[in-house]
Amino acid sequence: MPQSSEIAVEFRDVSFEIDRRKILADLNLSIYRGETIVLLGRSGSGKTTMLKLINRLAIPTTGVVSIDDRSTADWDTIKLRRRIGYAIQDIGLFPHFNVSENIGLVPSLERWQTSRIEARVYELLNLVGLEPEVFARRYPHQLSGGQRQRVGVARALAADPPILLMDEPFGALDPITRLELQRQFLYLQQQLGKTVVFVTHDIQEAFLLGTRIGLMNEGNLVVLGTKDELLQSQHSEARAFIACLNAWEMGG
Ligand SMILES: Nc1ncnc2c1ncn2[C@@H]1O[C@H](COP(=O)(O)OP(=O)(O)OP(=O)(O)O)[C@@H](O)[C@H]1O
Repeated sequence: MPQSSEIAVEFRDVSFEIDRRKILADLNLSIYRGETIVLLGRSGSGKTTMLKLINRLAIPTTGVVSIDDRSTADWDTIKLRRRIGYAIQDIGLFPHFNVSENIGLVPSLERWQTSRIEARVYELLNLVGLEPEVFARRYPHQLSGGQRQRVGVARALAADPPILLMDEPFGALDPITRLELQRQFLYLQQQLGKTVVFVTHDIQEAFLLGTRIGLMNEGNLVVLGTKDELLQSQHSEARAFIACLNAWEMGG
């Protein structure tokens, strides 16, 4: 599905401080409906904090973050979170819930009928490439890391939220499984057309998945653009990431 010109998420003059220490500064960013924006940056550059500002796990110190034109400060937290799926690395699947119960959690909180939840769980397991008959009744400890991450993505999608936040969802996987999940993500995104904010520190992943890439450096958004625009950027942090790419290609 192509992205639209409608803004789904907007950061306007946003800063965020903890104990008077600036974590994010002067952020301005419009995220359009249906696009996958990848936040790329070193560890500690502020990527996860940006996600937290979107689903109101944090409130800006100054400025406004809006979802569908309404400030997160004015949203009912529960309603807001139901519009936003959240998939994170080592996602906290509930260990005493089986796969089906984990995926069906939000639909059951929303009081969907049991038969509808079951149908949705089966649909989602197929969508993320896990055979329902094999996996629905397993518990998280009976899955591999990659399978758990697929369940995490299915759970984030369960109630069909229009916005999806993904924090290193394919981190800590072997490169083959990782590529498989990345390809599946691209395929899914073509079908579903969600607004996705995807966090990574892997420039290859950013290039593969992002409609646009936002490069974070020490709490600042220093470059925002397509892969080609990032490749042409002269910002020192962009050059540092691109040098890694070149080093890998050249074999060190
Ligand atoms: N609760 C907190 N208290 C104090 N400092 C915090 C807190 N949460 C985050 N920070 C600091 O804010 C900065 C940004 O953290 P954030 O988790 O957003 O970075 P990140 O880019 O997602 O890093 P990573 O890739 O390692 O997950 C870091 O310097 C971090 O130490």
